[in-house]
Amino acid sequence: MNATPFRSGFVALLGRPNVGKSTLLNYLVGQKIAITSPTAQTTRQRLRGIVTLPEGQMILVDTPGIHKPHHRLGEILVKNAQTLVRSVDVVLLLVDGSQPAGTGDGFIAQGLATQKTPVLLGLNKQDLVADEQGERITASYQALLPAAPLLPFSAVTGQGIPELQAQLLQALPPGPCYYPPEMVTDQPERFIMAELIREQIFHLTREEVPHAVAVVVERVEETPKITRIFAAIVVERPSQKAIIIGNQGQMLKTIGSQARQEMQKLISGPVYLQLFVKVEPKWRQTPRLLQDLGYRLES
Ligand SMILES: Nc1nc2c(ncn2[C@@H]2O[C@H](COP(=O)(O)OP(=O)(O)OP(=O)(O)O)[C@@H](O)[C@H]2O)c(=O)[nH]1
Repeated sequence: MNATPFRSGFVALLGRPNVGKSTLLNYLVGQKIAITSPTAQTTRQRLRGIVTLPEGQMILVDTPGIHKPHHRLGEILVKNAQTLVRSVDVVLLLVDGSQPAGTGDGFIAQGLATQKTPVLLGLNKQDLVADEQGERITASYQALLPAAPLLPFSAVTGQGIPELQAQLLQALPPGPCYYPPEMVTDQPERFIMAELIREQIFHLTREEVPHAVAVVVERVEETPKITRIFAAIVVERPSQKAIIIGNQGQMLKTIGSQARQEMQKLISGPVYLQLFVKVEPKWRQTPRLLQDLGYRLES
C-alpha cells in the first residue's frame, strides 16, 4: 500500500516588487519562463509555472509585486493579487531576506492575516546575508506573521530550495496531476516572447520608460528554417518612442538582438525578429487599450 498520496495544488507567489518571485519561479521549473530585472515592477501579468515531481505537482502562480497603486494599471495588479489569494491552496509570501522587514511587507502581511489561506514565509536572497545580521532580520519578518513557517533560501544559489519545495508540497492536498508532466507553463509562447522583449527594455532603458511600455507580438510565421516574429512596442509619448529607437536606431537594434537570442533559447531554433514602435497616449489609464494589450481584471 502506498502511504504517501500524490499531492497537487496551487501556490501563489506574493511579495513586494523585486523580492525575487520570478527568479524563484524560473529556478523551480528549471527553465526561464518569467522575466526578471533589477528594476522593481517588472512582472505585470499572472503567470503559472508547473513543477511536476514523483510525489506531486505544484502550480506556482507568479504575480506582479504588490505595492500601493498609483494608477489604473496598478489598481488592477493589486486587485488581482487579492482575488488570487482566495483561490489557491497556499500562499508563499516572499521577502528580501537580506534586509529587515519594511512597511511594504507589513502592508501585504496585514492583507494576508485576514485571509484563511495558509501562508509560508520565504526569506530569499540568503546569499547576501552576513551571519551576524541573520537573526535580527528573521525576527523582523516573524513578527509580521507569527504563525507562518519561515523558510530561508536563495533563488540564485539554490541554497534552501529543496526544503522550500518539500514544505510547499506538504502544504498541498492529495490530488491529481492537473497538467501533463512535461508542461512548464500555461502561457502560450507568444506571451513569453513579448515578455522577453519587455525584459530587454527593462535592462537597457531607464526611469519611467520601461514602465510605460507594453509589447504585443502581432504575427509569428513558422517555416522549417526560421521563425519570424513581428512585434510592436507600445509607448505613451513620442519622447519615449525616441528613447526606444535611439540614436540612428541603435537602441532598438540592441533590444531586438538581445531579445532574439533569448527567443532562440526558448524555441531552440533560429529567429528573425522585427520590432515596431507605436505611440498610444495614456494606454495605462485607458480601459479599452489595457484590454487590447492583454491587461484585465482576473476572476
Ligand atoms: N543576490 C540575489 N539576488 C536575487 C535573488 N533572487 C532574485 N535576485 C535578484 O533580484 C532582482 C529582482 O528579481 P525578480 O525575480 O525580477 O523579482 P520579482 O519579485 O519577480 O520582481 P517584480 O517583477 O518587480 O515583482 C533581480 O536582479 C534578481 O537577479 C537571490 O536569491 N539572491
